[in-house]
Amino acid sequence: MTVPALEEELAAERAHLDASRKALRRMRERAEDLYATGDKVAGDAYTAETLGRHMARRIAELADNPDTPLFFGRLDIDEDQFHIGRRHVTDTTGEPMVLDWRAPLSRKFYQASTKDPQDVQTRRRFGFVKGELTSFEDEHLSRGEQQAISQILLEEIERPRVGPMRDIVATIQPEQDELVRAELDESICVQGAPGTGKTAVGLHRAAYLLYLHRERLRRAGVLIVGPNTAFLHYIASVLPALGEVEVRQSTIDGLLATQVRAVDSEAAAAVKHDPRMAAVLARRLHGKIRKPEEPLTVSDGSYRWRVSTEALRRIVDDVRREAPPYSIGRERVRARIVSLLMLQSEARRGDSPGEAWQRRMGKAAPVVELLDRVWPAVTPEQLVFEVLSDPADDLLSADEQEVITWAKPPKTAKSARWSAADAVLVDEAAGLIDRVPSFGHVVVDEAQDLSPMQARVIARRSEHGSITLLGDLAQGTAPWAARDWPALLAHLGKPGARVVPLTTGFRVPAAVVALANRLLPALGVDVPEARSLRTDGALHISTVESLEHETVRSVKDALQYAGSIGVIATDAAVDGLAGALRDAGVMVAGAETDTETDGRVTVLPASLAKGLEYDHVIVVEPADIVAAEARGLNRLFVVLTRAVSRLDVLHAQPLPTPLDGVS
Ligand SMILES: Nc1ncnc2c1ncn2[C@@H]1O[C@H](COP(=O)(O)OP(=O)(O)OP(=O)(O)O)[C@@H](O)[C@H]1O
Repeated sequence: MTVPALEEELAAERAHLDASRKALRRMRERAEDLYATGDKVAGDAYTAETLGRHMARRIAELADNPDTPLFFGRLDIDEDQFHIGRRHVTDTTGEPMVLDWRAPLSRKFYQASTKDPQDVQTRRRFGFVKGELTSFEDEHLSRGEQQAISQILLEEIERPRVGPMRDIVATIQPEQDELVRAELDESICVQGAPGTGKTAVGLHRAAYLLYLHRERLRRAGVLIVGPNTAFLHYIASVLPALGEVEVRQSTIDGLLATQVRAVDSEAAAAVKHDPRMAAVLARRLHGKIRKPEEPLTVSDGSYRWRVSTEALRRIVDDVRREAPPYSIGRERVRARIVSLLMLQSEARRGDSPGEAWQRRMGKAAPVVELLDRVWPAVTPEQLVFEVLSDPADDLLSADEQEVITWAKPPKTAKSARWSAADAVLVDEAAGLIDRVPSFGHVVVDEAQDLSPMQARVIARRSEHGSITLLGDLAQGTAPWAARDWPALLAHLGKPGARVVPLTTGFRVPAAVVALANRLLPALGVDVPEARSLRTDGALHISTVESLEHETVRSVKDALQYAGSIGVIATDAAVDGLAGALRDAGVMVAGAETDTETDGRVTVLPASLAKGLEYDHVIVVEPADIVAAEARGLNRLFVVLTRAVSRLDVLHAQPLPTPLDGVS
């Protein structure tokens, strides 16, 4: 293309962008008008309320952020041009000006190639600087022209990171797109090396499924589970930027109803997170069900009804065999007893008693007393309290029983101080006692760290839905972290889920990936190595005398570049380093958050680094990070793979063995 032709083309695209923005504004204004007049057009208060909620959501979905371009690509198919963007935009006649990236036709933007052009003559990608359309690149697929790697993709992955995570709709890669667009009823497990886009894939899959199955998923809900709140803050704005404002994002602990006020020993936590505890709780609960030993007699005015012991036994046996949740079982027994009473009443009185009579019979003292004897009511807390007061069960060894027994037994379940692992047990008990509402789809990030019992927390919430499991076995740091996926998938209730590897890294530069990969053989898991798409980046490993002094110097150097800076050290070293950086004036005093954030510089404990990324990472004393916990080498693997552009490793002690000899 000649320069004037190029300028002309750019001007035309900018005009289309302006027109699309105006059209979006018009759509939003129309939605706002409808919102304002909703109660006048709606026939009744209920319709007004529903319409109001719908319109409020629609307005939020149509928000226009000037920094995120409305479209990022174009497909030329036959005589038509389709601009692909973050949401549908239509003109006043209803003609599309921008196609949502999730629409079926948009798929060609991600998948078409010279091998399989899918009718696409030209694929155009747009380059933007601060929301301004500044360039484009064309691939004439029908003429056999395709770039090995898009310059716009390279610029996007090398861009300095500031603030929270951003969406990747403009540059989703074909192997990622396959996962994003997997069917709603398919559960998948993505084993991806660091920075291969697992989190991005999970979030985009949620947005895609919501687009395709809007009504069904809005009713059932979509849940994203992340490892900690710092991570949830980091990813929080991705889905709203894609127009999806109604997705629940939570940690595992956030899903649980129990307030945590105690800490377990490592040994106790290990037993409580073991899947045998599910069986222990179930046995204890079902052990409460007893055989009726005597007949039931109920007075009803001048009548007395009687149900024989055999009939009562049959009812209890039948319900037990049907295996409903425990509290539903109790109600079923009650209902069947009332039915028998009703038959007698009908036979004697010749007419059928009404609902009030049935309710009265169901609450009659002899019926309640019988139920309390043969199928006693119990709360989840009470059940766990009983097991931890006396964990006798041949599924657990004597030592295991001892280690989970209350050290100081509380008087009642109500006064118990529960630990995080107890909260999981209470949730398990709640799932045995009653039904748990299931989400339509659940995305679980950093899934390698789920214990079997935590996996069951998710399983209960996705029983009637599907899951996207994202993780990397090499990054498992919890004591119970998974060594392979099939076992965890079984605990999640999705044993047949497909396990798909992702190996192309978009975050970490090749030199840093090579360093981290040296740890892989020592981690005891079988995972494919990452290969980085990035040849840029810098790695410096320095032996130093004063860690604090060198950290300050390193941060000062890093501040000369654009982007975020993460200083990562053992949890115990964080306060000292943050103090030194404040004294040196490179971090302003008074930052209140637990990650000691101030502007571009964050000092964070190794235990919170998972899932996050910084342009410049300074890792302080790897030997201490390794020594701090049982899976210290895995933790170091996580920490080393947080860098987008530059990694400094500062050490006073020798480097851990797998890194021997690097400099
Ligand atoms: N197709 C893509 N285009 C542009 N950027 C991408 C693409 N895929 C991933 N990225 C970027 O690469 C970085 C890493 O992605 P992400 O955090 O999703 O990886 P991850 O596999 O979850 O990593 P980790 O296992 O380390 O948590 C992010 O900045 C993300 O935006």
